[in-house]
Amino acid sequence: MLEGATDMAEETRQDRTSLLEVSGLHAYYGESHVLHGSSFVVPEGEVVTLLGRNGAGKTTTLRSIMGMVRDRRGSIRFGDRELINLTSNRIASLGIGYCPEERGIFASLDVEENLMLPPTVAAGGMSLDEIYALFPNLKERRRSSGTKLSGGEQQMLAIGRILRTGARLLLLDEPTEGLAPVIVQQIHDVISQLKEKDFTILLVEQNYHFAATVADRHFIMENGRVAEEVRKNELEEKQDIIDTYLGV
Ligand SMILES: Nc1ncnc2c1ncn2[C@@H]1O[C@H](COP(=O)(O)OP(=O)(O)OP(=O)(O)O)[C@@H](O)[C@H]1O
Repeated sequence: MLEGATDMAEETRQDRTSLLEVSGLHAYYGESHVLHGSSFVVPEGEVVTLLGRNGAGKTTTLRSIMGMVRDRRGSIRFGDRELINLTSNRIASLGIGYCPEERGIFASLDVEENLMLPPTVAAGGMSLDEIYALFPNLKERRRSSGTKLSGGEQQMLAIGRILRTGARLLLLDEPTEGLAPVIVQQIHDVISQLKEKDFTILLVEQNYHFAATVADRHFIMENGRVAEEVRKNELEEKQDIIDTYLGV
């Protein structure tokens, strides 16, 4: 048994380098203690999901990584940098792009103006042409104002906008929420293409079936901490555990 455990540790050590390493993360909203020592890793080049029921702490985890929850403790390492005491601006400037659940599209600006808005943080960001190749709908709608877009187009724009900045780690909060199946499929294809382009993606998802088809690794959150790690090749054997946590 001990030998087996050693083999597993060896396997873990030989995994790809972690781009993001969260350990013992606590977060508070005023008196309310929301994250209780959450720990997980996001290996470079992988698509990783945070799963869990409503209120488990998934959005708060993304907001903590981005420095948007002021009262946070523990460690968040991005490459060789510690983020826990940095401001949001500084964190974004290190190359992390955040796409919030509410998408944050400016209604008074058109598609292209929205795309051009976030500042470039690093060389190697995608050009407008590359973004339009990934989202042909956005090209057709490039002079339409933010308010005129469908939910799916807004989501595409919210993702497209962070691709220009040169960020290599993308945090996406429920990109499929409220979208029709055909649009969910498009988001799936976009995420697959971004993975091929070597982006690393941390995704919060309520839609387990979507998550299962797109991700390399899942972390299931419960009560403000990570309760279970499930790799893509373990989905079948851990299905009962997943069902219990998610109630699917
Ligand atoms: N701004 C806030 N002030 C106080 N409490 C908050 C705030 N935002 C979230 N919470 C609480 O923190 C807990 C975790 O919320 P969080 O949004 O991170 O969960 P979640 O897993 O993303 O779920 P959901 O899918 O419902 O957003 C919940 O109990 C929520 O009510």
